[in-house]
Amino acid sequence: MSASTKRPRLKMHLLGNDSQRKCKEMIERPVKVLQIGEGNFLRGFADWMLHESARQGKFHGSVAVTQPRPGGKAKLEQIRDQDGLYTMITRGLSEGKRVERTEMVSVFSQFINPYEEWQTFLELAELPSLEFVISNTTESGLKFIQSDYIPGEPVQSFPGKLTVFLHQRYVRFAGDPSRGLIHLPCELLEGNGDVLRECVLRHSEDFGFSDSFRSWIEHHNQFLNNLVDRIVTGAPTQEEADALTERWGYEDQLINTAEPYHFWAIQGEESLDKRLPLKQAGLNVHWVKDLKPYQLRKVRILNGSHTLMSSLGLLRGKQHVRETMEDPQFSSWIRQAVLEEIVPAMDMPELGLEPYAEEVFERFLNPYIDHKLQDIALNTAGKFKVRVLPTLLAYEQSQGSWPERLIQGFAGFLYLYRPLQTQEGYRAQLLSGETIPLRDDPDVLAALATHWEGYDHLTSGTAELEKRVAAVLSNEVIWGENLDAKEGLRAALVHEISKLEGEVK
Ligand SMILES: NC(=O)c1ccc[n+]([C@@H]2O[C@H](COP(=O)([O-])OP(=O)(O)OC[C@H]3O[C@@H](n4cnc5c(N)ncnc54)[C@H](O)[C@@H]3O)[C@@H](O)[C@H]2O)c1
Ligand SMILES: O=P(O)(O)OC[C@@H](O)[C@@H](O)[C@H](O)[C@H](O)CO
Repeated sequence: MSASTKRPRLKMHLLGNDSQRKCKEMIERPVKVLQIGEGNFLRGFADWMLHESARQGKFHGSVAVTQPRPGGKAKLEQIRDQDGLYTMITRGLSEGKRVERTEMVSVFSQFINPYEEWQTFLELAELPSLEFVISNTTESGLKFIQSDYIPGEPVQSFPGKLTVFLHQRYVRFAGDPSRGLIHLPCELLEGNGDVLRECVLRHSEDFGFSDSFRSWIEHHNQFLNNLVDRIVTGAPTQEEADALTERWGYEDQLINTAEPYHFWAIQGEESLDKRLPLKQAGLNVHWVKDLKPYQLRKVRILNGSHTLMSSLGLLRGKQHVRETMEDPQFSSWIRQAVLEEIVPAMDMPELGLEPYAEEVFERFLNPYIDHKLQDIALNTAGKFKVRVLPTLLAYEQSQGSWPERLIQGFAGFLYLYRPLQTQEGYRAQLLSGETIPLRDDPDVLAALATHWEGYDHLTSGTAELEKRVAAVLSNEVIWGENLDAKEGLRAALVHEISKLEGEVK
């Protein structure tokens, strides 16, 4: 029997007197934030930040949390069941030292399932205290899905629900400009604020709402583009959770874990920090005029090096990021790829690219996180195009030669993505001969399978390899352009792929 079956679930009354008083005091504050999303990321990022600010006496509000799709019901019920409380464990390396901090987060004052409590959800819109809407519904949740609005019935999609919610507020306050809300959609999409505003405007038209409502949305609501960065790893292992249950004397079903690093860049006026006091609470939050450089920095350095290391790491039998970074050869390869190729191709010295890169290396070495290369490799074809290819091309443009390590990473990706068609779907063959599943766009995998069909590195020869690489590079559906037209690219890749073929065991 696991320890958790013998202990009660976390409830406010199970806490010591002092903790109870503090948690109650925070939860009784007026609702300032509507949160759409009950997932690990928001609870380990925005809610943890609000809690920290409230703890310091800076943020005087609470959060009403709702789930963005019917499927999120179970998590919302768990939050309700625990009086809105959960434990946050922050751990990892910070400036070379191990850091571990455990705290009880108490910011949720209301828990509403809009699919079963639609009216209660809409009543929130009438609260004068409400100022912000924060969401994270993954890239799949922040998009326009054509739908009808039948008064009294919930709309399914997140932007659709928000449109009706805003209309309710608009009507209740007779279009008062000061009652507009500030929206912070945290989904990892470029221009996330703009995307949400566009979705709301389209729904408003479909639902038949007035032009003056549209104008209130456009002029008195702010939809802020923003970039989030923190590795939030969710629940600990069952073994660790059981040990914590024993230690605390209650079971917390919502324990969340995250690295110490956190960064939130929000394109908006710094004066907003008076209303959402995160920067002034000492959190790594930046109110910026232009988000693009921060986005570029993160995508090219952090996500780019993840993508680069995943193909070569997997090919050579590595499984996790830390394991790859602890291998001296791999580690110096990644460092050189980032510091000598990715950073010089960006030409943005004012953004502190080297210190950011050093922080990223430290994050990759987090002793508490086993970040799977296979998870990072999900959809590599699309990620390579956005996260690595632009650097490769920019480097060649500015330096007049192809960057050695990025070419090796590209060769690794092309080698890994020679899909073998099996009964369980497409698989990749590693240098050891072992195979692993390839999880990517089925059309891209089918096209690549065709390009490599019948190729055998032992018998086909270099001329045939060159032909196959040319076919892949000239596939404009994958790359959006004909990469085979880039002088010297094909030859550089063929050279590196041949070297990998020489390593086959
Ligand atoms: N966990 C991290 O380290 C991290 C870091 C930065 C960004 N992110 C981004 O945050 C997102 C969520 O990560 P998480 O760790 O919170 O996962 P999670 O599974 O804990 O939460 C996912 C949330 O998205 C909602 N959702 C999923 N599909 C949806 C859909 N089609 N429509 C509406 N809502 C939908 C779920 O109901 C839930 O609220 C990911 O897409 C990831 O890109 C995560
Ligand atoms: O989440 P993905 O699949 O888009 O990318 C994999 C990782 O690069 C990513 O999860 C980072 O760890 C995260 O973006 C850090 O904030």
